[in-house]
Parts: sequence; structure tokens; C-alpha cells
Amino acid sequence: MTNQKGSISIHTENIFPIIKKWLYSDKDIFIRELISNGCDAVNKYKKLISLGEAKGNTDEHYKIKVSIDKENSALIFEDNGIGMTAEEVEKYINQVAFSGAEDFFNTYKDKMNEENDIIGHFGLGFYSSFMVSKKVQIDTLSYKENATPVRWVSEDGLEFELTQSDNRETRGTTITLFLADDSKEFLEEYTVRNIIDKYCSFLPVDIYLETIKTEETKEDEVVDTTPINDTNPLWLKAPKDCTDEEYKEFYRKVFKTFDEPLFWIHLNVDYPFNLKGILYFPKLKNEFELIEGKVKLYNNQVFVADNIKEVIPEFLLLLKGVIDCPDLPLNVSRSFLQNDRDVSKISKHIVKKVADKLKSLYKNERENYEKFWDDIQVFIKFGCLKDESFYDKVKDSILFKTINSQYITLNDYLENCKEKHENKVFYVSNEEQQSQYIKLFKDYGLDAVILDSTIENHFISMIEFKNQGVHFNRIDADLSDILKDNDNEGNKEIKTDIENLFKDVIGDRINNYSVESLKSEDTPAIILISEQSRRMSEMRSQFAGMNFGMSFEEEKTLVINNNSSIVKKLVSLKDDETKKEKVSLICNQIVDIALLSNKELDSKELDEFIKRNNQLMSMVISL
Ligand SMILES: Nc1ncnc2c1ncn2[C@@H]1O[C@H](COP(=O)(O)OP(=O)(O)OP(=O)(O)O)[C@@H](O)[C@H]1O
Repeated sequence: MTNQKGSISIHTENIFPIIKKWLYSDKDIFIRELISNGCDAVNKYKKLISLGEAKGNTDEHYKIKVSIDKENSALIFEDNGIGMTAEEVEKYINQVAFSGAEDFFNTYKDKMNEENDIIGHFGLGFYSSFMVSKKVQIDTLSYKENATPVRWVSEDGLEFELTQSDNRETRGTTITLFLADDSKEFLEEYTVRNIIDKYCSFLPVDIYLETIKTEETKEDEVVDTTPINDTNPLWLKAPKDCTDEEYKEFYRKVFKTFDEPLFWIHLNVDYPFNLKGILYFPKLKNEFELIEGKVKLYNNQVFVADNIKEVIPEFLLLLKGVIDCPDLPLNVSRSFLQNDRDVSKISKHIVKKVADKLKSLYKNERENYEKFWDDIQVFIKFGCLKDESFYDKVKDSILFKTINSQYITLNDYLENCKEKHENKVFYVSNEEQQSQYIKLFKDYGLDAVILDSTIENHFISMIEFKNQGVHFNRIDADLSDILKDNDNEGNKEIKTDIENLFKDVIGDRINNYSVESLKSEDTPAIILISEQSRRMSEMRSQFAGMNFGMSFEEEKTLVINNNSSIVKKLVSLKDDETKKEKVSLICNQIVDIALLSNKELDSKELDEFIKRNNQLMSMVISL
């Protein structure tokens, strides 16, 4: 056999359906492709003028007009850009995947010191028009002197006819799509406007949309009203030139909201990749709103997609914002993005910028930062759980809100409480439910932090892991050491009597009993729940249905206060047979009230509690 070298041939009729399916899963995007081609055509022409390669005026009103021609079931895209000669049509249109945009950039790249703002890359976009058309016609006149207008017509994208055009007297290109029967929805102005609005809101050339009504008006020069798009989106401006009001207005416009963002980060990178954008921290009305975050990705001002998590880390998708990254290919598939090293660099850079902003707010605008904290904390905690490098960057800027409505760091808390409970952080997971304990804490001059969102269990475990030796305990966990009145320990014998009295009456409804001299005489008893067992039991309910082969009941300790006058009275009556029933009634009632502070009574217990309560009332009334 002889050795051979050669090029592999591609049959367009085979590859075409694949291109259509693979690249363009969304039919709407032909509008994006044709408008961005028009935009490229204008930009190329302007560039040639600025390079002295073309005669013309950069101040001319450059525009793209999209017209809906219901009479002929056609959608027309018209621009006054560079146009094409017959040779260029043959080269760029007839050769699929040969991009005039790349060709242009390569020809002039040495002369262009600014960044490349040409959108096209692949030489495929134009062919997306065949997804919706039974016939496509190009009428084009090149900017070149003495150029003649050219018409290219094709019914299927495989065979074409190239003739002289009678429809283009001025420089530029008109692309007419004769819509296929299953694509007539693109004759509705509302539909087309929405698509342009979605993809082309920020393109750098004015875009107009009109519906041609009749044969007569079709001939008329269309009066331009206001363009659909904003050719100068805020993210392109230098951050120092943007006012707060501009940022807020841009937010309201892009995200169609009346709300104000809390603060924002203006991303502006030139090296080693190009990236511009604005990320906003939204104000949250409730935790569930978080799922509504939206980060819009643009490529040279053309919208690509919302929430692409390959580029923007998942936790940042809780924010709202726009990111324009011209270095990303527009038509890429996601698997391509996942493997792109630039993409991961971009993603890391965004994380760093967000962390820097948070750190600077913490350092320089502490008062504002504290005000924002309730709104941003879930985002930050989620970020810390998802991305270790983010945690490392922001760990010293994490705040904890205390039961006294102060915002402090973990180190502040540990330092403040060192004397009373070293390395132990007490927290409240539900202010209402644990209000009794909060009151108790305040009475004792103790502090606790509020950790009440659904993410906290994981967050606490992470903080404990990162800060070995530090333990988080819910406010109703083991407090006995702290609540003990060391100056008034009480008589040991009496303590044993109290414990035995309650044990006899209550039995194994409670796991552990302890008698302490609490400072407050008003509280006969409180319930403490072991932190460990509570976490296990919560974990079990999270993984409902999974049996780990063990049961994780919450371990409850009844702390009986031997300083309470009721308890003192009860123990003095313990040997009085005539009072036995009453003593048992009151012991049970004390336990239920303690449990109630934890919202712990089940329906049977509640029935009993009410019954006993009624008994007590009858007893009091008959005294
Ligand atoms: N309106 C237009 N005016 C001038 N030239 C155009 C116009 N539309 C298309 N072309 C030429 O045809 C080429 C092919 O267009 P096509 O949309 O298929 O690919 P592209 O824009 O280069 O890349 P992409 O696939 O990323 O869109 C363009 O690069 C350009 O040279």
C-alpha cells in the first residue's frame, strides 16, 4: 500500500442536519446570529474607515433594521455595514465554516491595537437561518469602489444561485428569510421584539424593528423611532465614571424590578483575559427568593445564556448580574466550556473579586456591611460550603448576629465569652421557639448567636471542622455548668431527694435528671437537649426513610432548680401520703411546662397536660 496524505471531504447534506441540531437547539437564535452579523458588518466598516482603508464617515447613522413582511411571509434583516462582493459571498457564504469575521481579524490584527469586537468566530451563524426558512436571499453591495450589488438565493442551504441584485443601491446587506410554514410565529412583532430584546439588548449598533403593513408603505422610507437596544451598556463604562443611580437604574432595567440592589461589584479585567460585568447583591425578602438569582452571560454584548455554571460558580448564581466575556465562543456546547482552561480562570477570578468586595466592605464600611448582613449571609455561607478558596478569603469577614442584635465575628464572640464558656458558641435556631432560653441567657448575662437559616447545620459543622476545638451548642443544649449558682450549691441530700422524687413520678419519659441551683427562683425546671443527639436526629429527618441501624432519639435532660420555691415545697411533701397525688400532678406539670418551652409535647402529652391543668384549677378554686 502507498502512503497517502489528503483532506477529508465533508458532504454538506450530511453535516447540515447535525450542525443545526447540535449548535442550535434553540430556534430563536437565528435572529441573534443575523443581527450580530449585521453588527459585525458595521464594525468592520467603521474599522476600515478608522484605518484609512475605506472612505466614509464614522458619524454616519449605522443601524440594523429588522422588518416583518406579513404579505410575503418574510423577515428582513438590513444593515449599512461593509457589504460583500460576489467573491466574498462565494468565499464566506458558500463555504460553510469559513468565517469572514476570523479572516477580517487576521488580515487587520497587526493594525488594530484595540480589542477585537467582532462577534463571529465559526462561519456557521448565517446557516441557522435555514432552520426557519424555505428560501433565503442575500442582497448585498460592498463598500468597495465600483462594486456591483449581488444577489445570492438558496432554498435549502445546499444549492445556490448568484446573480446581480436589483435591490441594493446603497452599501450594506439585506437578508430576506422566506419563512417556512412551521415558523410563521416569527411574523409576530411581539415575538420578534422579545427575542431581540433577549439577545441583542446591548449590541453596539442601533437596532430597529418594524412591521411592513401594505405594499405602498413598503416603498416608504421608514421613520426611525427609538432603537430597541442600549448600545452603551453600563458595564462597558469605567467604574469610576458610573454613579450609584446609574447602577441602580441598570439593575432595575435589566432585571425588570422596582427593587434596589444592596451593593454591586463592577468587574473590569483586560488581562490575562477580557471580562467586564456587574454583579449585584439583591435584597432578599425571604430565603426562598435565592433561587431566583440570575447572571446573564454576554459575548461582545450579545446575550449567550443565563446562569452558565461552568463560567460562574454555582453559588454566585444566587446573585444577579451581567458578565460580558468576549473570549468565550458564542455557540459553544457546555462540555466544551467545562474543559476550557480559560473558563476556569475566569470563574476563579470572579470568585476572587466577590471575596475582595466583601472583605473591603467589612473593613471599610462595617456599618453598612452589618446592615446588609442578614441579606447576604446565606449567600456567603453557601459560598463557603461550596468553595473552600472562597471560605479562606472571606472567613474573617463572616459575622454572627447575637441575641442582643450585635454583629460580631467568631473570634470576637469566643474572646468575649472566654471566661464563662471557653470555645463554646451558643446559638439560637428559632428565636420564637427558644425564647424562654433566650430570656434565661439574658438574665444570666450570657450571649448567643442567631443561626436560623436552613443552611446553618452544614455551616456549623464546617466552622467546627475548620476551627478545631470550637463547639457550637444550641441554646437549649448542655448549659448546666453555666447556669449553676456556684455560690449557693445547696444541700447534697436534698438534691438527691428532689432527683428521686421526679424520677419516680416521670420515669423514662426523660433520659437524664439533674438538680442544680439556678439563679432564678421563678423557673422550677428546664429541659436541655444534647447537641449531639439533636444533630443526629435532625440529620435522620433530613434523610427521611434512611435507617442507619440505630435510633437517634434526642437525649433530654431535666434540670430541676432546687432554688425554686415550688420545688422546695414539693420535696418537703414527698413523704406525706395524703399529698402524694397532688405532688405527682405538679411534678408532671413542671416537666410539661419545661418541655413546652421547647415545643415538645405530642398530642397525647398535650391532652394529659390540659387535663391536669383543669384539675389544678379546680383544686385552686376549691381552696
Ligand atoms: N450582514 C453581513 N454583512 C457582511 N458580511 C456578512 C454578513 N453576514 C455574513 N457575512 C459574512 O459571512 C461570513 C459567515 O457568516 P456566519 O454568520 O456564517 O459566520 P461568522 O459570523 O463568521 O461566525 P459565527 O458562526 O460565529 O456567527 C461572515 O464572517 C461575514 O464575512
